Amino acid sequence: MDSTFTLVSGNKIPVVGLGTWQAEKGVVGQAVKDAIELGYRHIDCAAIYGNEKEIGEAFKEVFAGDVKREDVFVTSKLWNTMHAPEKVEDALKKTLSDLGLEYLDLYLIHWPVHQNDDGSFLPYEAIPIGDTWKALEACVDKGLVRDIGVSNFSAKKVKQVLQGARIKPAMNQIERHAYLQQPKLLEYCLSEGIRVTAYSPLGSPGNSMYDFSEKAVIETEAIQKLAEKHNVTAAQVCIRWAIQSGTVTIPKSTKRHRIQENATVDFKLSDEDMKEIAALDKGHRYCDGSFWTKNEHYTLESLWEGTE
Ligand SMILES: NC(=O)C1=CN([C@@H]2O[C@H](COP(=O)(O)OP(=O)(O)OC[C@H]3O[C@@H](n4cnc5c(N)ncnc54)[C@H](OP(=O)(O)O)[C@@H]3O)[C@@H](O)[C@H]2O)C=CC1
Ligand SMILES: CCCCCC/C=C/C=O
Repeated sequence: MDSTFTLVSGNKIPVVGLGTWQAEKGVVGQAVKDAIELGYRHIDCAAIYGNEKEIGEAFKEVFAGDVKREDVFVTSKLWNTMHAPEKVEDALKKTLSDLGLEYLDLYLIHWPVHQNDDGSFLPYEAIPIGDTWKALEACVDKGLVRDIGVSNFSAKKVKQVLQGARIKPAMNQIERHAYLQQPKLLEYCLSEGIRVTAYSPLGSPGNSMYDFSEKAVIETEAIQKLAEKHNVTAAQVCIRWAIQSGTVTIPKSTKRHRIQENATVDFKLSDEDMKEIAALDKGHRYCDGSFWTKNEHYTLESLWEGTE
């Protein structure tokens, strides 16, 4: 499981990483240790997940052994309340302290949404995104992070970042699975040399925040049939599809057997298989951002700007 994509900086990112959102305290540390023991070399974190301290303790144990810090690609994310340029370095340093690291491999603006400390919202225009970006560039200059990027950004919002950027965004981390394939956004990012990470690659099954009245992605008949055909699991089909369509992907599990399963994707989907999965796209977002729109500053339309 050593395959990587190259970022615009020339740094390499392993194509499969371990997701840690909703990986609970008390189990997340073991999950990270299991993942690294099983060959993962990429861990996806975020300050808002509330579990970076426990992940940091796991890193401390792991890096005292044969696996070294530089062997593992670590991502984290800047939360909505920390976008003011003067707050960015402090937010990154807090994450570094919690994770017990001297640098991150990748730091992403988690959402194109600004919030105050009390949770109230500021309009997107209130903090020019270019100013947040300059503060992130300064963190690269100081050696606190190797690559910087964005998450949940539309093509229009990525373009705004690119306009004033001295350091190009290396990544746009977006929701992407069979039900939400975002071909235009993917093509746009790749055309600019920006890599895409597919989050919720399994369609986040069982997530209590979402409505699963329709079949979850991994329960879809077409995916199940492909799994049978290749003698793998539905999850492995989803992860293989993500990689074969040119994205990095970060399935989350805290169960050792699934962590192993999700990284065992050394088979090939045929062109016909890829077409069958392409036909499942229905533009369905699970992480639809509706939690950002119960105020006067953000709407779903202003957040996602169509499919762009
Ligand atoms: N940038 C952003 O805004 C966002 C980023 N993310 C990132 O992406 C990661 C992955 O996305 P997430 O939403 O967690 O969803 P995933 O699509 O990775 O699904 C995770 C769910 O699938 C279960 N699961 C894992 N492996 C298998 C398997 N092999 N078979 C059956 N079920 C399985 C997990 O349960 P169990 O743990 O019990 O195995 C969990 O309930 C997050 O953890 C986070 O790191 C996610 C959302 C938003
Ligand atoms: C207060 C938690 C809100 C989570 C927002 C959505 C982010 C999901 C994962 O990155």
